[in-house]
Amino acid sequence: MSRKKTPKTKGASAPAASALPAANGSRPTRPGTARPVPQARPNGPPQPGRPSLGGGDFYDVAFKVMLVGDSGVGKTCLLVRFKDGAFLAGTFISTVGIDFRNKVLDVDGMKVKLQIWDTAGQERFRSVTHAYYRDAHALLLLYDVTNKASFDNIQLAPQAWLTETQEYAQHDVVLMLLGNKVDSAQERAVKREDGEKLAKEYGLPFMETSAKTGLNVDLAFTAIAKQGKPGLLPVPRAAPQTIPCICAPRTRATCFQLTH
Ligand SMILES: Nc1nc2c(ncn2[C@@H]2O[C@H](COP(=O)(O)OP(=O)(O)OP(=O)(O)O)[C@@H](O)[C@H]2O)c(=O)[nH]1
Ligand SMILES: [Mg+2]
Repeated sequence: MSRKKTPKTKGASAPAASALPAANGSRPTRPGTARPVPQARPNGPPQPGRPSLGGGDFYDVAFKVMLVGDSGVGKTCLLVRFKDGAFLAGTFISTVGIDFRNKVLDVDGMKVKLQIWDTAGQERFRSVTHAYYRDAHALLLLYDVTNKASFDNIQLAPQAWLTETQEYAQHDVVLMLLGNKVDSAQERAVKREDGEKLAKEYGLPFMETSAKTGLNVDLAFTAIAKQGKPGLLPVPRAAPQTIPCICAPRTRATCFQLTH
């Protein structure tokens, strides 16, 4: 993926719109194209001729997920961990603008293509990011458990991430709150209970993750894929009243789903 990452410099200006991937995932045309209707397939076995990512990666339905949160909370690292199973150690270089990566998951027998948009958390790129919210089916709101300000900015700052979501995203967008860098126990500045409390207040699923160790990363993206709109995924015969938690028992302590 041609991730646009340049060393964090004061004056880096937002990239020209034409240099950014378009909201429908083609590169690079103008952002903000009309939100494509998710390629949902009629329930039942996928038909031949499923769309493909190229390279034989067929899928039945596509789901756009956006990672948002302050600069440095670990959005890019979370995406690289999920996509490549690797951790970007070493110097921190900020994302410039926005980019995306695709990964196909098997969810209850259905191939779900997650198109994951990695946004730049720095203030100066906010206007670029706003253009992409309305195309997102799901938003992962990230904070860094070692950075209290990044947690406060989820709901308190004038341009809080939750405010931006309400202002720019679809009203039915799927949201999840993630507290990242949980491996850095020594530097923890935000208690898990505080994350749980905030999640409960807004009725959001919540997990603590680590892009470094991989804790809960696949789980978070799989949970998002499962929470996709009922029309996107086959509705189980006896549709549960609430979405059952998919956490493995060992991680239930760190997953604040509304139901377990
Ligand atoms: N210990 C630890 N460090 C992490 C983790 N995730 C990210 N980091 C480090 O935190 C720094 C920032 O990570 P990024 O993923 O680049 O942050 P970002 O949210 O993409 O930042 P912007 O692109 O500026 O919005 C890097 O130095 C990473 O190595 C994690 O789970 N644990
Ligand atoms: Mg980044």
